[in-house]
Amino acid sequence: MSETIISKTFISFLMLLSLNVFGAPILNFDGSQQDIALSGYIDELEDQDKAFTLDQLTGQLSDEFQPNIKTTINYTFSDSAYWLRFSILNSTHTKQTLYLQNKVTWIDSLTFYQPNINGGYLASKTGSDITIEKRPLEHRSLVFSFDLEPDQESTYYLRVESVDALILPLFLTTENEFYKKDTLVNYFIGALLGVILVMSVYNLFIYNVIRDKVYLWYSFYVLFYGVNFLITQNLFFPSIKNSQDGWSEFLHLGPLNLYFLFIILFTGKFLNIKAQFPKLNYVLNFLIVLLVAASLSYFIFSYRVAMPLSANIVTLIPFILIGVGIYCYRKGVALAKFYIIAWLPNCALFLVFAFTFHGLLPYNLYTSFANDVGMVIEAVLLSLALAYRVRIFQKEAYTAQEQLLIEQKAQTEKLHSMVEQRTKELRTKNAELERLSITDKLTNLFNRRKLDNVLLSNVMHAKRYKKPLGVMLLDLDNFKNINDCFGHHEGDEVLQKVASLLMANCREKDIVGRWGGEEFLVICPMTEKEELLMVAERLRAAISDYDSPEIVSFSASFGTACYQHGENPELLVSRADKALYQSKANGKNQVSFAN
Ligand SMILES: Nc1nc2c(ncn2[C@@H]2O[C@H](COP(=O)(O)OP(=O)(O)OP(=O)(O)O)[C@@H](O)[C@H]2O)c(=O)[nH]1
Repeated sequence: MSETIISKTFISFLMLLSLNVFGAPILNFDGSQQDIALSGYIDELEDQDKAFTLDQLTGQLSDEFQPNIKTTINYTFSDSAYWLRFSILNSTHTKQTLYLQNKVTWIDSLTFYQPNINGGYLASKTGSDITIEKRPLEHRSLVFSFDLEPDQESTYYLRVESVDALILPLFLTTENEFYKKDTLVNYFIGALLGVILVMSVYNLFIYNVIRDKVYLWYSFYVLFYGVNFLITQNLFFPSIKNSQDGWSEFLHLGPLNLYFLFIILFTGKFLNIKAQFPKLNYVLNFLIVLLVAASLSYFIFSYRVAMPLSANIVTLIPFILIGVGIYCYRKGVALAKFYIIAWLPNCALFLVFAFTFHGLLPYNLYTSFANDVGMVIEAVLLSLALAYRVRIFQKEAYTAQEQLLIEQKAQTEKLHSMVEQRTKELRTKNAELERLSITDKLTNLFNRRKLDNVLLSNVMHAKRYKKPLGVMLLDLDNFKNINDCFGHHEGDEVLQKVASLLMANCREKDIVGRWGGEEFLVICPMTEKEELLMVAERLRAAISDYDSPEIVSFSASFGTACYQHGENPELLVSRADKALYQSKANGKNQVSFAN
């Protein structure tokens, strides 16, 4: 029992010891592997003062190396240089050309030491500090190539340092595999850039046509993502870090700052935050100020201060923006749902990307580009959300238009009924005016003006159709005396009474009017002499027989005439007047006929 414990303790001790003494295992290249992650075969040593020489490392410092235990080597932001050591055995029987590649392209400086035939080491250098033409292999990524003789085992050293995050996904590939993967990556980058470019230009066109700033901010945010992508892939200003001025330093992460700045502006417009939630708008404005400050910090502070500041701010923003989306959604903004959905894959894939660089997920084409794929998915989803936004606006505009039409219709109907009412009133007033213009105020009979017209039309009718027409002119007898004895008012009442007696006793077809003063004219269409005299006599009798205790008795004299062919109304009336004169002369209260 105790023997077992002792032997187990001893084995554990040996294992612990072996970590330091023997270091990482030797990579046995047997020709079957195509793309080998080097992290499991690496010993590492931090060089805090950046002072170690290769001689020291192969000599006295050799035992200081510790085996790396992470899946992806990641020293994040560090002022130290790091030395990596690995050994490879070529167990094939042919000479092998291998490619050592760091798949992150932003590392400032990588120096690769490979043994030469003299027992010394040959150094070659690459890094984002070095222009592509001056690199050992003219390639946008950081790569070295070296040969391995059959059955040869060699130990290699790699010195790395960078002001940017020191993330080292180191891979060893065969020449074939390197170019195969490279082509695949190029297609992938091309596809991503294609989508970004199309989205940006398309939305710029839309902005140009409809002038809604949401499309402009969308176009810019996608564009700046594209610029950032080009920079991180070393495809845009590959030698940018050669100069140390604020502008070139700004270009490292500045486009990402601008990407977020425009996505915040986009968010504000898309969710209509300024108009609906003024307080939330302060949050967005605060984020914009932060981003502008982060961008300006490249010109004020050192890169080592400005860079992590930018990096931390841009890491936080997606989560804040999702919070903004959730807030708007809970407040009933319909579009917020699409906004959140668009952000979710981006955030999820950002986590995949972050886990990969912290060695929690394997580094491969998919995990390394997860962040970029997330951004592109988000851009596509937000573009769809923009289309949906148009639909919502259309719906709103349609509803508003319908409402407007209903209101317009109600207004028109109201106006219509008002006009109708006014027209009716006007018609009544006109009719009243018309009536007044042809009516004698005192007796309510036709006045002289109307009588002239009616007489003319009757004379014309009689003339044209050779029909009989009679007229009678009557004048109250001794009316002056009534006025004088009983007063003008009594006289008026007599005139009114005579008018009503005439109306009551004439025939329906006869027309009665006041000719003037105490004179009345009665026009009798289709009436021959006998009938005319009969009607006149009836009227005369009705007047003179009238007996009322309130009103004094009175009588009237009548002059009648029948239309003679060709005469005018004036002549006809003047003949009746002569007959009237005759009645007066003969003692009044009688009817005379003008022959
Ligand atoms: N009350 C009243 N009197 C009127 C009106 N128009 C005319 N007169 C009066 O009628 C009278 C007519 O008088 P005259 O022409 O002398 O005739 P008369 O007194 O009837 O005598 P004869 O015609 O000969 O019977 C005048 O006194 C007028 O002032 C009226 O509208 N109202």
